[in-house]
Amino acid sequence: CVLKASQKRRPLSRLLEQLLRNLEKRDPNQFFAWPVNDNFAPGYSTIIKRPMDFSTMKQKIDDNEYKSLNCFISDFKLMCNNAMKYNKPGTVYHKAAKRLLHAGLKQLTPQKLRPLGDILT
Ligand SMILES: CC(=O)c1cc(-c2ccccn2)c2ncccn12
Repeated sequence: CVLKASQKRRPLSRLLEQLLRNLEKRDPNQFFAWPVNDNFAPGYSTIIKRPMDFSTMKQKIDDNEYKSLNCFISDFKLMCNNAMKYNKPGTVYHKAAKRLLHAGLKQLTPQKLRPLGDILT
């Protein structure tokens, strides 16, 4: 039988796409949807050496660049920590990043992920 395109994807890719969709729901304002633009954020590219955003993470999934769940989680943390580094505490972006990081990591605990079985081993 011919598998649908989605079923052809590697199991890890399909899992990461699902996790990414759930993380994106925690960013309703889409502050983290696209790379931060220096025009909106003066000096961003000199302060933040390794930018990261959800669209880049999606592309990395599609390019099979994530070899493990931990690499995916590291990029998620990097994205949030960049925002907490560049934006001063109290700003809308700093607060959004802190909330996103905590909400996201709760979704990525072993207890939440265990049901997904040996895909992660
Ligand atoms: C995530 C982040 O640091 C961010 C996103 C944005 C952003 C996100 C969407 C549209 C416009 N700007 C932003 N603007 C100024 C300073 C920081 N930011």
